[in-house]
Amino acid sequence: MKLQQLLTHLHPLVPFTEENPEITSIENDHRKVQKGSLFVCIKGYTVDGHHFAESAVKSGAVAVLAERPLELAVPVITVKDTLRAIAVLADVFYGQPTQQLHLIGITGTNGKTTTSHLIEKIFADHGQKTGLIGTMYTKIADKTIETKNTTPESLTLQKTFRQMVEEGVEMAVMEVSSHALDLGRVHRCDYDVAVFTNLTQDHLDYHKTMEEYKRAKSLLFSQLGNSFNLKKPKFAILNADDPASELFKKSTAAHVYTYGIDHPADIQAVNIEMTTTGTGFDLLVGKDKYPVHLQLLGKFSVYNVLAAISAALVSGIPVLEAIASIEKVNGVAGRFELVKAGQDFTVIVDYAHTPDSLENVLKTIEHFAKKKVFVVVGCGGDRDRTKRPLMAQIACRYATNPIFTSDNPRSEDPMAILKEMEAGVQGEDYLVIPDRKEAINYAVKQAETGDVVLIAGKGHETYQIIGNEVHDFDDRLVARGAIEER
Ligand SMILES: CC(=O)N[C@H]1[C@@H](OP(=O)(O)OP(=O)(O)OC[C@H]2O[C@@H](n3ccc(=O)[nH]c3=O)[C@H](O)[C@@H]2O)O[C@H](CO)[C@@H](O)[C@@H]1O[C@H](C)C(=O)N[C@@H](C)C(=O)N[C@H](CCC(=O)O)C(=O)O
Ligand SMILES: Nc1ncnc2c1ncn2[C@@H]1O[C@H](COP(=O)(O)OP(=O)(O)OP(=O)(O)O)[C@@H](O)[C@H]1O
Repeated sequence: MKLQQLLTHLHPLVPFTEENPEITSIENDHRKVQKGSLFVCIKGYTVDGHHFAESAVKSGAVAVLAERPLELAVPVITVKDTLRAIAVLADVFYGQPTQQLHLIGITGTNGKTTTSHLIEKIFADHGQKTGLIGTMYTKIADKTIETKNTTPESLTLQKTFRQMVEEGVEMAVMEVSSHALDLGRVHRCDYDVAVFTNLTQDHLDYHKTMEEYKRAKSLLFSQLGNSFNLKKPKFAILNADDPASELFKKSTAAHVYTYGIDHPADIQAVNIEMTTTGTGFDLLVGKDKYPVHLQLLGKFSVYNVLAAISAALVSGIPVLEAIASIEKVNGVAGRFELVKAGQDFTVIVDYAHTPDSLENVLKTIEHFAKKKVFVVVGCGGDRDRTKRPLMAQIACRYATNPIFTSDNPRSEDPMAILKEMEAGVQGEDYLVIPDRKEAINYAVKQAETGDVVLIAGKGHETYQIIGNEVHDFDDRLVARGAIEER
């Protein structure tokens, strides 16, 4: 594609350069530049991509997009915001792939991964070739690829959508993080359905206030205040029980479809009954009532299921088909995952790393726990510090034996993180075991018949980040080892 052809899509229009080279790829990482690349300089959180422009030209870049004039041997096009511009260029360069997919985006503090897997399952059972982008991995038809971010930056994202189209994928479901919405990673994504799960405290290290966090989430539904034409979804699926839905409803031009438990909605779960092996409820769709038997536990799982069924219904999938698919799901990796090694107590590994998710999981456990509840929990370093005392409070409120430990301390001193957790629970009974493996071993060794051990925070993750180093660590394997050693 010619440079000028690409640039016509930017708004406001940038003046053309005299040269009009053929662009063979767009790159924002100078290490990936090849002959014919357009190099886009992005001011990151760690480094300023403008510093790599000269190296990019040496590696073969034939044009550079920047936020300031640069003295280079190739045309330099300047725009106000390269991060947003690259999203537009990526969409155009890869042939606007999202217009060729039935695209479902999910945002919310908790439940994105679970809901996206449920949706993917419904569409796959319906006979469609599916794609998925999220925290655990990216899936393009039968291929899975590791991911670094929940929502990748726009260049990777649009390239992934292109690959999906080429592989014959018809429906793609993706998690849309608030960071992605704020940083324009999903600009130009043409969503058919936008889903909201819930909004509770998280990521305040980035968004600073809950209002800002909510505003970022609202962009998926409203696109207000965006100069780079994020497309409007056709359907907005909103949680009638979450107060944040009011704002999204007011600001969206999409057709609103609601789900709920405590408030009337387009689809509603009533008569919920939980056992130790599953959850039953009646699904009200208008005047019709359908019995549903989930293998998943907890009220929060019912919300995820309602969100997934809503997305299926507005996409034209019959309700009985959607229910049949969901009833077959016996879990999502690292989400309320049971570790079974012949023991007579329950061990659960769960990704709960926000106050709300920890509370939901512990409330669910409270429902069936007959005796002691151990919770092994920590808080990540270099992330929202305000969560720390809250997580500790919730652990002490619902568990008989809370154990505070490390969870990806990153550049922070693990003991300092633990002190901030402890500040929230003065006078309460808890243990501090900074080494995560020791903490898990301790809980498993102490557990007796009928007790529950919840290992919270890391779920499916298979690493622990300490300083700059990534160490292999899998809560599920450590727990299994500890059980077998008893
Ligand atoms: C704050 C943030 O979002 N950072 C993202 C950002 O990194 P950055 O700003 O540090 O980038 P940088 O290293 O300064 O580089 C700036 C530019 O220079 C270029 N560069 C850099 C080095 C070099 O040698 N050559 C070069 O050309 C880079 O390619 C880039 O274009 O761009 C990277 C590449 O796309 C992202 O992976 C990275 O996400 C980091 C890993 C991250 O932790 N992000 C979190 C905050 C995040 O986005 N989380 C959400 C939600 C997760 C959840 O819900 O739990 C997510 O969607 O993942
Ligand atoms: N609807 C929900 N409401 C509250 N908590 C939930 C909900 N769904 C799942 N959880 C809890 O939150 C944890 C994370 O769930 P999930 O991975 O589906 O959310 P997520 O939004 O993808 O999280 P992240 O953005 O951090 O990747 C689960 O392990 C569970 O403890």
